[in-house]
Amino acid sequence: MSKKMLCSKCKTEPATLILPRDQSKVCKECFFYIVEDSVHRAIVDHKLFTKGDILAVGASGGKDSTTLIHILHVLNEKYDYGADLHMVSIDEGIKGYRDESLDAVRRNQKKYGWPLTIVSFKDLFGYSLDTIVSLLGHRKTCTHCGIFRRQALDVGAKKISATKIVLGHNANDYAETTLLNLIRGDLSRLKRGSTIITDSGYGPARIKPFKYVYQEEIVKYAFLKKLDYHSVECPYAINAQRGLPRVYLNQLDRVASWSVLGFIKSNEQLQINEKKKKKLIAKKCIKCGFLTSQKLCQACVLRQTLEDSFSKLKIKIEEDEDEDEDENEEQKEKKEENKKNKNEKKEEKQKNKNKEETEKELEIEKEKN
Ligand SMILES: Nc1ncnc2c1ncn2[C@@H]1O[C@H](COP(=O)(O)OP(=O)(O)OP(=O)(O)O)[C@@H](O)[C@H]1O
Repeated sequence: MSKKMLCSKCKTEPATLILPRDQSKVCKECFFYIVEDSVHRAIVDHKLFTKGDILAVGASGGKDSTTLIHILHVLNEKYDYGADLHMVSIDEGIKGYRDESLDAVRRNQKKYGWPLTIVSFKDLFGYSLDTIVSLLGHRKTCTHCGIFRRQALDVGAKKISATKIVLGHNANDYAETTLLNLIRGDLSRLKRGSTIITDSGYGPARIKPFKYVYQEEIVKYAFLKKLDYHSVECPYAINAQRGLPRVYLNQLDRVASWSVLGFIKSNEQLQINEKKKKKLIAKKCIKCGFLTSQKLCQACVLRQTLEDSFSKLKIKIEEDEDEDEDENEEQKEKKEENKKNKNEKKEEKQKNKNKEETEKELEIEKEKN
């Protein structure tokens, strides 16, 4: 960028950055203002929360939620929202990944002074994600993780009596979800995936103030503000189905930066035939009491699958051990027999030797006589 070019917003400072959403050239301070203002506008225009709301912000330690925490902290002071801000973290149990990102969460907890609640898969469901993968394989890891994480976030929110759960999904996530549901032909999910507030009646509503902020803007913001986040990708993310839509959107973004917002706006204007919508009636899960539209909630169904799988694995291990034991018995018997044969042969040899010696002695006696 040429040094003389001025910021397209303030027209006074030199432009040092390109704004991903429209490729305009802006200065650093205007860039911060634009990103923060997008979040503020989303909160105010969509009435995401009001004074007195207790907000459970999903803190993963990654760049999106860390930036979200920072911006909510700044805006809550600047506009006096009066929101009670908390961090809720879910420890899925991914060795070498989540433990490190939780360290980043703890450092941020100290920095911003918000209370932190951590809920772990192992404590809540009895299985860590690493164990789930070893029991059920890699194929549906993100789906399984999503089912447990959703419920774990509800449990964390309940612990602090939160009235809303705040998540760091950004504009690119929305566009990917739209594309994914279009590919799957899942119209009711397509529409549900476009809303900035999701309130299923199952626990507190989920709100997503980053809906109109580009992924690249969050990366730049976090970098320029030197935010402390964990930048390693989840080791199971390679199994996520959204990989292809993501690659496609990234390619599209290079030639048409407006396409991400384009997908979001198109989806917002879609009308779904109400008759085709499945009516979901909230009931209590017969096992855990969580609200669900089925007899059993998805987390309990998954837990049952894990228990079955675990029992099968235990039976197989026991069978293998029995086989090993049988093998050991056989080997022992063979050893005993060999030992017996050896001893018998030894005894036979000794007997023959004794016999020979006695005969020799007799012969000598005979000769003497
Ligand atoms: N382990 C977790 N604990 C608490 N909240 C989480 C956790 N994982 C995800 N979230 C919440 O869900 C949002 C979307 O998560 P997702 O994993 O889809 O995206 P992400 O781009 O990896 O997010 P991030 O950069 O914040 O980790 C996060 O921004 C965060 O608010």
